[in-house]
Amino acid sequence: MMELGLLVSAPGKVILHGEHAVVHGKAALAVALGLRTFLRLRPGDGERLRVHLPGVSVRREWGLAELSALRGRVTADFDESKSPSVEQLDVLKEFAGIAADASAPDSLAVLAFLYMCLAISAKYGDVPSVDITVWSELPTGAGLGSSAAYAVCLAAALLYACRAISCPLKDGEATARWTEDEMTLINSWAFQGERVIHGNPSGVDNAVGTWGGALRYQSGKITSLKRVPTLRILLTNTKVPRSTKVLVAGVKEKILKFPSIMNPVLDSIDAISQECQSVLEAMPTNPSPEYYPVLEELFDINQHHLNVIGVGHPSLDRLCRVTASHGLHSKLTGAGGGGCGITLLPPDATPLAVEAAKRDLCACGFECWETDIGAPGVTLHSASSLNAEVLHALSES
Ligand SMILES: Nc1ncnc2c1ncn2[C@@H]1O[C@H](COP(=O)(O)OP(=O)(O)O)[C@@H](O)[C@H]1O
Ligand SMILES: C[C@@](O)(CCOP(=O)(O)O)CC(=O)O
Ligand SMILES: [Mg+2]
Repeated sequence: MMELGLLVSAPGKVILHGEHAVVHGKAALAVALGLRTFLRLRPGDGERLRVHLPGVSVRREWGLAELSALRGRVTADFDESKSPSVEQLDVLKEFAGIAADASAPDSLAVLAFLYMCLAISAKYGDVPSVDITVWSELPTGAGLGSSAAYAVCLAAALLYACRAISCPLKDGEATARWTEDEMTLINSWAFQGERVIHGNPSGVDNAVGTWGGALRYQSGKITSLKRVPTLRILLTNTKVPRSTKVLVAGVKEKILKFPSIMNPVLDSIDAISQECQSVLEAMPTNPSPEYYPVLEELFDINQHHLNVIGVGHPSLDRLCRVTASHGLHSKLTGAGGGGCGITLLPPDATPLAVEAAKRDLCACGFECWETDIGAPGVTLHSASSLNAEVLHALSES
């Protein structure tokens, strides 16, 4: 049994450009958000594993003996470089009482948890007796990478519980990060969790959740963007629910149906990411307004492309119209189909215009807030470094 508990967090993300195209091998530019998912791991009673996920109303527990028996069935032909197979997920669904076609948040969360727990323990050690609570500041299913932040926290905690990674937090320290090698391992297991939740993820979200900051991601290659200027971004949640898995599958269908029409659109999105990266790299840390018109035009063009590939939504059209009426430019972020949009706030946008835009967005029933970008990736915390709200949410059992 483990002696120590663990408090870990991972950030959500905003995709500036390249969502969906990145699933098909194109580049994406993404930044970590100042909104995080937190996980608390505590030693269990020695016989059971308990999981509490208040964000998706899940409270489940299983005996270690039944999990060990299940592990043999799921991991028999297990290959960590491949997607979890339909057969493996069917066994887990039957075990957890989840319907074959279930796509509800609680079902996907439990399935990802079980898969990661069994696969990680099959590779590194016994199924541990632990109590796990996960709580998030991120809205779930809104395009801000809550699934990846969840998977990154789970990967870190389960790898630690199976003694595959260390606990670098020393007595008296507020926070600590893992080594590059340990983070690479966390990222690769978080990707498996994303595969359970998304079906066919690109890996960009778990990369941002693990490494944090700002990065370019293409076909598994992660390039950290070191000189990204301090961009001000307004985030707006239309609150229209949607599922990344369904939207990603819809885009694939459209590409298969109209390849000669859709592939050039994906190429164009790729070129937008490239252009945006060049502009960002040319901008000084505190840029003057002259750079912004290009970034704004790129937002507009990409938003049209995302509509063409079928991931727009009337609520997002409305968001773009409202901000445009105040001279501001927006696009959806993440999977689209509802969820969140981002609006660029150039330095010459007057506080009056920004406040008026926020007021009009709220009048549509949307929620909006400004937030920091470029936050750190997966992090270990001491209890005293967490604020009271987070501690309270994690300690409710
Ligand atoms: N805090 C959380 N606790 C448990 N599961 C979560 C949590 N956050 C996200 N998830 C899982 O991730 C899914 C949402 O993922 P997705 O559709 O990709 O949207 P997004 O990643 O944009 O928030 C939820 O349905 C749920 O299964
Ligand atoms: C649409 C996509 O590019 C991003 C999805 O982000 P989110 O789950 O909506 O936060 C999918 C992916 O990259 O795996
Ligand atoms: Mg997601």
